[in-house]
Formats: sequence, C-alpha cells, structure tokens
Amino acid sequence: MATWIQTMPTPLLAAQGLALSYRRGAPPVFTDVDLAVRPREIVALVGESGCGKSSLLGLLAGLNAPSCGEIRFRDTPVRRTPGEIAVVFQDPCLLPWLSVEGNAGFGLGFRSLGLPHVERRARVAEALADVGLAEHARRYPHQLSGGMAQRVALARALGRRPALILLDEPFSALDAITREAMQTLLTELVHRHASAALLVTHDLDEALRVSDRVLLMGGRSAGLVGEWELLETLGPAPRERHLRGILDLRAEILDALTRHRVPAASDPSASPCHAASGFSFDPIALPETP
Ligand SMILES: Nc1ncnc2c1ncn2[C@@H]1O[C@H](COP(=O)(O)OP(=O)(O)OP(=O)(O)O)[C@@H](O)[C@H]1O
Repeated sequence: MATWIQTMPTPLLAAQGLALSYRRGAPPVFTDVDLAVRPREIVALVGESGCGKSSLLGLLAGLNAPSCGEIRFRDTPVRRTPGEIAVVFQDPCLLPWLSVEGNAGFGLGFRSLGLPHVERRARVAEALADVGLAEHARRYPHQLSGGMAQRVALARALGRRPALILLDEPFSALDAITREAMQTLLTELVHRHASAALLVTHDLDEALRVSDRVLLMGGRSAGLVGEWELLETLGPAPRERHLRGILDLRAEILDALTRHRVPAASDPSASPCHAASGFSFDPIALPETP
C-alpha cells in the first residue's frame, strides 16, 4: 500500500492495487490504483478523457468488480454499493412518471434500507429543503430546468444520509452560472452533513473550486499520477476563482496533465488511456483566466 495512505487518518474508503480490464486479455483500462477518501473531505479526480475515471468510480461504488485489487469502505470489503454510499451521475436519471418528491424518495422504500414510511417522508422533505426545492415537490421532471433536475438527483442522494457521495461529472451539462451555484451547494451540503465526496470532473476550475484534494489520473498505463492538497494551500472550499495561488496550482496541474498525456501518434491499443482526448488542457482550450 502507498505510504501516504498508511499515514493518512483512517480512510472512509480505501482502494489498493486496483486494476480493470473489460475483457479477458484486453489491455487494462488502469492498473495499480491506490486511493483513499477520508471522512469529510472532497476529493476531485481529474484526467484525460478515456483514461478511466468513470470506470474507477464504478468500481468504488461497487457497480462493477475490479480485475485486481481490493476496495474497503469503513474497513469492510465492497462487493455492491454500501447503503452509506450514494452515486450521482451526469444525467440526473429522473423517472418521468414520478414527481420531484417521488424521484427524491426513489430507493428509500427499498427493503434493503428498511425505512418506515414516516422516516422516508421526513428524509425527502429535508433533502428537498436542503437543495432548495421544497416548493417544487409536486412538479414533474418535464417541468424542471437542468439545474433543478440535478438538484433532485442530489436530493435523492442526500436522502440516503450518505457518508460518501460519488459524483461523475454531475454539473458538466449545466450553464456556467448554474454550475457554479451547484458547486457551492455541493460543498455546503457535504460540510453541513459531515459527509465526504469524490467528484470526477473534466473541469479543472471546478476541481480547484470545490475540492480539498485533487487526484490526477493518466499516463500510458493509466493510474494515479499526481496528488495536490488544496485545503492547506488554498483554504476551505468553495473558493473564489480569483483566489491567490489558484492560478499557479492550475498551471502546475495542467503541466502534469500534459506530461502524462499519451501522444496522439501512439497506438491506442497499447494503452487504455488512448489519445481520443476530450480533456480541455490544450492551451487554446484552457479555462478563461481572470
Ligand atoms: N462497459 C465498457 N465496456 C468496455 N469498455 C469500456 C466500458 N466502459 C468504458 N470502457 C472503456 O474504458 C476506457 C475508460 O473509459 P471511462 O469512461 O472510464 O473513461 P473516462 O476517463 O471517464 O472518460 P471521460 O472523461 O470521457 O468520461 C475507455 O477506453 C472506454 O472505451
């Protein structure tokens, strides 16, 4: 196990030696991933498109099994999604025939959670209030904006009272203003409920704004190739975009991304982190600088 994992306070979630191949004999999407999330921290996972971030998140959520390695949540092996882990995807995945209330409570009625009706209603009401949708509980998905729909997805996650929320590009389909509002909401909710979050994002500005720690995935045999502690250097999230130090850190992370990028001319079958990149670290595509 990596020494930094051994020295960190007892992690909520810890993965060791993870590797994933989707087919027997196919090159692995990633190998040798050691990763941990501590209680109450927000970790951002960034990396070039196709390097395996979503695949890794799927393993951590217990949605898929690793080819090698082990994942432990509260020191217990993860075989399927633990009740204390909630997952939020880019698509809010709302059921069109259920109201906002019904969608937010979806899953709480499952036998595995064993929640009585009164408790379920209370949780839904609290979660909708948390995300600012209490007054829209009777609306249906077609009556919601993209930001509202994603807030319902967040409410559905919060209703589980998760110790850890795993989020896969949850705000990437939203406009810039709504995205920033959702980033602020996410950090406030994670702090208020003393939970932790692991956020997969393409948007380096987002990672720098909301996370306590950034992990970089990439390289020819994709794995974790960089780590930055933001809490100590930049202070608590959410952060202002113009905060002193943030530009330097962004440049440093972009530089690392570039160094670990697989060249476009290389054989895509030689690496799971192939060159069909959508990650915006080309200098031309850099996020706006203030
Ligand atoms: N179910 C699957 N079966 C086979 N291959 C898959 C499957 N899901 C993903 N892959 C492959 O695994 C690799 C990593 O994909 P993944 O979606 O995890 O990357 P990513 O870093 O999240 O990409 P992006 O940032 O574009 O969402 C890609 O080459 C992809 O084609």
